Amino acid sequence: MTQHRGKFITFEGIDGAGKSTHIAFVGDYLKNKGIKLVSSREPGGTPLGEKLRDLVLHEKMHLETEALLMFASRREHIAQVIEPALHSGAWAISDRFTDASFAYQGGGRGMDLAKLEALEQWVHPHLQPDLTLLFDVPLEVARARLDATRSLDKFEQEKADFFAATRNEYLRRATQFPARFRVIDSTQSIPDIQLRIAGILDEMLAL
Ligand SMILES: Nc1ncnc2c1ncn2[C@@H]1O[C@H](COP(=O)(O)OP(=O)(O)OP(=O)(O)O)[C@@H](O)[C@H]1O
Ligand SMILES: Cc1cn([C@H]2C[C@H](O)[C@@H](COP(=O)(O)O)O2)c(=O)[nH]c1=O
Repeated sequence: MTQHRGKFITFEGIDGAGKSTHIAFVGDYLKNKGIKLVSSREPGGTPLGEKLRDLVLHEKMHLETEALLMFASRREHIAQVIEPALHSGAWAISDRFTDASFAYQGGGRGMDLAKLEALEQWVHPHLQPDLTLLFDVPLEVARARLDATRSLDKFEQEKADFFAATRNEYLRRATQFPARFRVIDSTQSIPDIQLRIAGILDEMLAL
């Protein structure tokens, strides 16, 4: 019996936009619909990827080194987690994927987008998310949500102009790939957002 390939869903947005809050909801929603799913994150998602995560979130480095490490973590994540899940018929959910590289390294750091496009084509030429949920908020809303007591990683310590550029690049990617992006106004209440997400998932399940 041919196994139907699973769906690949990614969650994106600036730090504090609300991604983690809704990943749990989406996981429960899909499991209640009988969908087998695998949930992971980037950078990370594998034991090697988690080691790279620690480096890239805390060590100062050249912006292209940072981008290459994000894609190195991604290559391992795709090979060890995402592709096997999809081939088994499970759905794969990732807290961030390549759109974050465009947003943070391209938008925030100002890296040449053509180089990021070349990395995207090299690392995953035949894989794109079926759905990308972009949680969009103004920086001040995201900042207010980040727990003031926890230590900030290298990215969270960046200033307003970095996140303005990061947010704008996310929104540019959404206009470039309208078929897979759903931009969610994450300033709404959690229940209202989850109502919207449920509608999006029901559309996908009906396909
Ligand atoms: N729509 C919302 N309204 C009010 N509070 C929210 C909303 N969404 C998330 N929060 C709260 O904001 C905080 C950050 O949310 P969350 O951890 O989901 O953000 P995140 O985008 O995953 O951040 P990071 O990328 O840094 O992990 C949490 O305390 C969460 O409860
Ligand atoms: C995948 C990816 C991530 N980042 C940045 C974005 C965040 O600030 C951190 C990840 O931490 P979080 O727990 O998801 O907030 O890494 C990046 O700059 N480039 C990427 O490709």
